Amino acid sequence: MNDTYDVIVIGGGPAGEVAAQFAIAGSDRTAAIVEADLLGGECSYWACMPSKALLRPVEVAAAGRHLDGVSVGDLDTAALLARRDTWVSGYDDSGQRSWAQGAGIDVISGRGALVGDRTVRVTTDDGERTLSARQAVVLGTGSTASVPGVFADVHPWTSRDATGVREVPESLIVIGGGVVACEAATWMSALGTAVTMLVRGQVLGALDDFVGEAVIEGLRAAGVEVRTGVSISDPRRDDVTPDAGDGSSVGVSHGGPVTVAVDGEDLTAAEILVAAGRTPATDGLGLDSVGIDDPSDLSAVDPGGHDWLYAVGDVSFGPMLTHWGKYQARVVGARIAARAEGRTPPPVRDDVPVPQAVFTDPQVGSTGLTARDARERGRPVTVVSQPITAASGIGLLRDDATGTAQIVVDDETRTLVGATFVGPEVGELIHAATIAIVGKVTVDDLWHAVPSYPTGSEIWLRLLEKYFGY
Ligand SMILES: Cc1cc2nc3c(=O)[nH]c(=O)nc-3n(C[C@H](O)[C@H](O)[C@H](O)COP(=O)(O)OP(=O)(O)OC[C@H]3O[C@@H](n4cnc5c(N)ncnc54)[C@H](O)[C@@H]3O)c2cc1C
Ligand SMILES: NC(=O)c1ccc[n+]([C@@H]2O[C@H](COP(=O)([O-])OP(=O)(O)OC[C@H]3O[C@@H](n4cnc5c(N)ncnc54)[C@H](O)[C@@H]3O)[C@@H](O)[C@H]2O)c1
Repeated sequence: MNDTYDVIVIGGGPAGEVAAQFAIAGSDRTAAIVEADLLGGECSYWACMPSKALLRPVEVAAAGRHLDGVSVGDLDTAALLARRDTWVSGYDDSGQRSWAQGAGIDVISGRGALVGDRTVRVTTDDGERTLSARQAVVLGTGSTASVPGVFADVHPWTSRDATGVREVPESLIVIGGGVVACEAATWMSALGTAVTMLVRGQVLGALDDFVGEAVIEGLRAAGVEVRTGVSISDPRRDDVTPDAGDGSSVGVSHGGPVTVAVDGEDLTAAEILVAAGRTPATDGLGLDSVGIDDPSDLSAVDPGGHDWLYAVGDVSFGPMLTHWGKYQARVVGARIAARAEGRTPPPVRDDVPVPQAVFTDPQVGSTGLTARDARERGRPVTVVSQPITAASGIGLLRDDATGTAQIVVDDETRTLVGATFVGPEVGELIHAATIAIVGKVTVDDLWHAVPSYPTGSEIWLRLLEKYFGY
């Protein structure tokens, strides 16, 4: 059994997998991924894949219900859950393990922890192994759902239960107004659950202000009760089913009805989902063994000043998005390869915009700075908005299409620094903005990027016309 590798990755989610792949690609270097659960991580089995597999039919049915000439029947719950099961490969990671084998990466099942410089201890069902890394150790352990202490005793659903739903509750209280809360409310409501969202602040408050309002309107139109700015306290549940610890309680009822006090008045539902953010998974990682006392140091390019240690994905205290973790992993892979080959590592860019698509109805796409962020940074900017249906291609997508498109243009450089779109299928539109930001394309040049008629991309023309005062 091999105990020395060039590169050892702890955590085989999307970020860890890509880091291993890019660190050894085209070389004779060796790599191992240490994975405690399923190779492919949260994203493949309990987050992105199952949620989007559930949301797409919901979105298509909603569009169909709002297109004259189409008649859409009820959603088939069993078929929808079966589609989800297909997209998570029946919670079987053999496909991912074959991919790793094909890429020349060993997968070691077990829990990994640093025990010293370039040294990883793996706890497996058969005991412990100690591995040594010649070049690098990459941490890619992801994150876990944060359950504020006040909710712990009611054994609430977390995102794993919502994406892995097997018993559809009659009613559901959702705590939180972030992306998980909004997306889960969308599919649970479509499955027939009476959903009440309890949001202590704003819905999707990290995005531009008009986003939350539009998403609330869409959720309410779908039958979700959304209550913002509420105070939530005193969660109670008489009959709590303890977690079996073997995954069998995922997506099924966690006990009897749950009651919470909302602004002092009791609200009861069959189940409660806590979607209150996520915490980087640093517990038990042995960071202290390499002199890192503060886990948030994992956000550094060389954590703890070590030129052999890297962190990618959710554990690196940055944006918790799969595509961002995979981007970090490509950057880290290139640094490891350069150092291993005696080359100067390529510089790490700190001006790369973070895009995000939220798969609610309406969808949200955002990239770069919000208008608020830009102003808070003291950037002189011009903010231009248009109704999303100003592009006839978007109006054609469904009869009830609504939404807003907004760009943020830096007045000094005349380049785009941010864009936010709300409306049907806008998730596909946002990459054009990301390209313009990364390429530092001026609005004067963008004017010559002619969008096809009648596509949603014409929204760019409408925004630029307004910017130039036509
Ligand atoms: C419901 C939901 C929906 C989401 N939808 C989207 C989306 O549509 N698009 C998007 O971009 N992002 C989405 N996200 C965010 C996305 O899931 C995460 O950003 C992504 O999974 C992070 O990837 P990662 O590789 O860093 O970690 P993870 O995917 O969390 O994988 C980490 C892996 O490390 C393993 N591990 C942990 N500790 C150890 C250890 N000590 N030893 C060995 N193995 C260990 C875990 O078992 C896991 O397999 C969603 C999140 C949620 C909760
Ligand atoms: N489509 C996507 O890209 C997608 C989908 C799902 C999740 N994600 C990512 O997963 C991560 C986690 O999502 P999330 O929605 O859990 O987190 P979030 O940080 O986006 O939202 C957390 C919400 O919980 C609320 N909250 C926090 N503590 C609370 C408390 N004690 N009581 C009541 N409310 C509380 C916050 O006010 C906020 O509304 C995010 O980074 C998100 O980007 C992405």
